[in-house]
Amino acid sequence: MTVSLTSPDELLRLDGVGIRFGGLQAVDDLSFSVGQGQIVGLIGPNGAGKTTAFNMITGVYKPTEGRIIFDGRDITGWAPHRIARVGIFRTFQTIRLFYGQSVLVNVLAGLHLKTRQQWWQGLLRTPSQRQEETELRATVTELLARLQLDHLAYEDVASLPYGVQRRVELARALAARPKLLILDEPAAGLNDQESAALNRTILDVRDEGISVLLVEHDMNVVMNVTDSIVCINFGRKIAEGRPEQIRAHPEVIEAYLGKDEDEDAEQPQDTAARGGA
Ligand SMILES: Nc1ncnc2c1ncn2[C@@H]1O[C@H](COP(=O)(O)OP(=O)(O)OP(=O)(O)O)[C@@H](O)[C@H]1O
Repeated sequence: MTVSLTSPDELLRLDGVGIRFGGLQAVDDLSFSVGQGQIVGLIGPNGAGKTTAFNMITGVYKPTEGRIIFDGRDITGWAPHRIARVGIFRTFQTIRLFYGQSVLVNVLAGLHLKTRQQWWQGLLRTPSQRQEETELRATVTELLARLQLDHLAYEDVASLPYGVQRRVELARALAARPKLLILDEPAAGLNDQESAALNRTILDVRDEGISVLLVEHDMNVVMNVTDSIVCINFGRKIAEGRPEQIRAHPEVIEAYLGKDEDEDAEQPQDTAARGGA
């Protein structure tokens, strides 16, 4: 009998996770979890350790302490491709697309991990391969339409505005049908309209049953879409709770604004996380 390491409603759990780079403890004793179909925000000032935490979850860095449990399995220290295969996909702080290639090719790239075929099936074009191709084409067509990219399918991604490139990245991650989608500053560089559209897409994704973990400096996104928020500072968790609790949390306010809270009491709503200003 296999014993699951997460409770039924838990998809991801970090247990006392830490990493040290030389003399710097970039993440320290970090514990939190992401439930099935939940949207969790990870926030904190610049250099707090958010991207490093993502890099440990996705296998780019191996934690020096603690355990990462995903979907009942201990994935601590697994290689990135193996972690992707069990259902964790991410987007990056800076866009990483195949420039010189079309939107379609970029989105299709997200699918390759999901194909179950063996090389010899490619030679024979078996019924199962044809069936799988049909399913994949339907998935891509539906995704392009959902993210309003269908009319741009054959455009070179390099020629598209920044906000559209962000949508292509999201479509590529969704094409892999993740169980957990990790978004690293998805609203960076988006205008208000694009950012509102992104909010809706994130909520849609959750409604499909995909869990989302996001790092975001745009507090409108963080406060409006997340079910819960974890705030870290100097690599350590300082607060965890619902958005309204985090917004009013003294340590969070102090981490972002410094000790002089009277200066701008409204700031946590919109600008608190922009560079820890
Ligand atoms: N590979 C590395 N080697 C050494 N130090 C690193 C490495 N990666 C991150 N760090 C350090 O770890 C700390 C946390 O960095 P990280 O990028 O995770 O912060 P962040 O919260 O994502 O910041 P930002 O909001 O600016 O993206 C920083 O002090 C950073 O310089």
